[in-house]
Amino acid sequence: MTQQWLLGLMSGTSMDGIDVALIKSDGEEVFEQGPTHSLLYTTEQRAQLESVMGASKETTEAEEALTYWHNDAVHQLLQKEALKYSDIELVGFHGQTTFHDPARGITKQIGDGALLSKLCGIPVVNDFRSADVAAGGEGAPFAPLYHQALARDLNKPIVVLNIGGVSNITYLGPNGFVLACDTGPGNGLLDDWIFKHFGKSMDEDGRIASSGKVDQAALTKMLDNPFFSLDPPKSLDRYDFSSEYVQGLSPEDGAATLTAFTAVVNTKVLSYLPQVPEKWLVTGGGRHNPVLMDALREGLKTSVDPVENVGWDGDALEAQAFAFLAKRSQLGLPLSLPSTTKVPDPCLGGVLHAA
Ligand SMILES: Nc1ncnc2c1ncn2[C@@H]1O[C@H](COP(=O)(O)OP(=O)(O)OP(=O)(O)O)[C@@H](O)[C@H]1O
Ligand SMILES: CC(=O)N[C@H]1[C@@H]2OC[C@@H](O2)[C@@H](O)[C@@H]1O[C@H](C)C(=O)O
Repeated sequence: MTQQWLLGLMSGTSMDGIDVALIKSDGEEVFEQGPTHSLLYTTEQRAQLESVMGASKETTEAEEALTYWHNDAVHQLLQKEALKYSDIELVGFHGQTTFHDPARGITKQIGDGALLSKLCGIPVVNDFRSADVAAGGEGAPFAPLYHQALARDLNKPIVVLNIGGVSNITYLGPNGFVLACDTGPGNGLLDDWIFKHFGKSMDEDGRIASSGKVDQAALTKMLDNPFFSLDPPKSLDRYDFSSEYVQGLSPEDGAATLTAFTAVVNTKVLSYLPQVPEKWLVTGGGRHNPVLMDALREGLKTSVDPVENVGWDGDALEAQAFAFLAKRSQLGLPLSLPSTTKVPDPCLGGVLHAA
């Protein structure tokens, strides 16, 4: 029998929708990257998620709804690809992060693994980050071991930069060395600014930012934040930064300045890396923004390309990562390392819900 697929589900901090991806892997090597699908949230769905962000919100209703949306997303992918539930071996269900403060020992991803496994009739792994935080880790980022597996045959050192709601990097050095951290805001602040001023979900293709001017004074104030002086690994909540310093700017200048902020936080991280990377590979929605990509190229003065440049799919990579991590969880392999989350020892994680 041909090997079954592992299915990964990601509802990221941008809250734009659910990414679904199929891979074949033994939890160490990636044999195949398969079909993908995205279910985009409606305004109402996104508003329901936004209403449960924070430390102490009642999330039961949103969690159940989110789980049904994930089941819909799985169903849509299977229909589109003429696959059956029995073609899937295991599901990695990240859920939606509603609060993340590892210093207080809290990381919260909503998503009912038992319900999803019942709905799909497939074993589901969820709750990937809690064990790491309980052991003293940052609980994020978690995609680095997947980036490492994918990049096995690429020349090193390189960086994989994910620009989602928050930005995070995986530095891959020679001899299997991996170092990771969140770096600062991704698209989250900009998306919120664009929604507030233009009623749109994003600055599509960076058009609004390109008609504005970067306000250097506001940018300097935003960069004056102790997070940027911390050594990696380190992590962030989507709401750890605010756009208070761009409040007085025109909508266009605010967009230009927030876009520049995301670019600069990622160039600043260079000083924490053991060697200057040969190449930056960018994944996540931010790679679709040409103003951001140009600012990264200018700041990093090296090759900065979308991950498609090496044959990966930047809209599906983080969903694929949680399929890979589900397999590792099932096999009892670590999901995080001292150099990726600051956890004291390599850490197992995830909770398996049998079908
Ligand atoms: N054409 C585009 N132009 C500009 N920005 C874009 C474009 N397409 C996507 N984006 C940005 O990418 C975001 C979505 O990114 P992505 O799907 O990687 O987020 P995510 O899954 O929530 O990520 P994470 O969990 O890593 O934070 C959108 O909210 C938008 O800001
Ligand atoms: C707590 C949490 O959900 N963190 C996300 C978020 O979005 C990007 C960045 O912050 C990263 O740390 C992480 O997601 C990616 C997929 C990760 O764990 O690698």
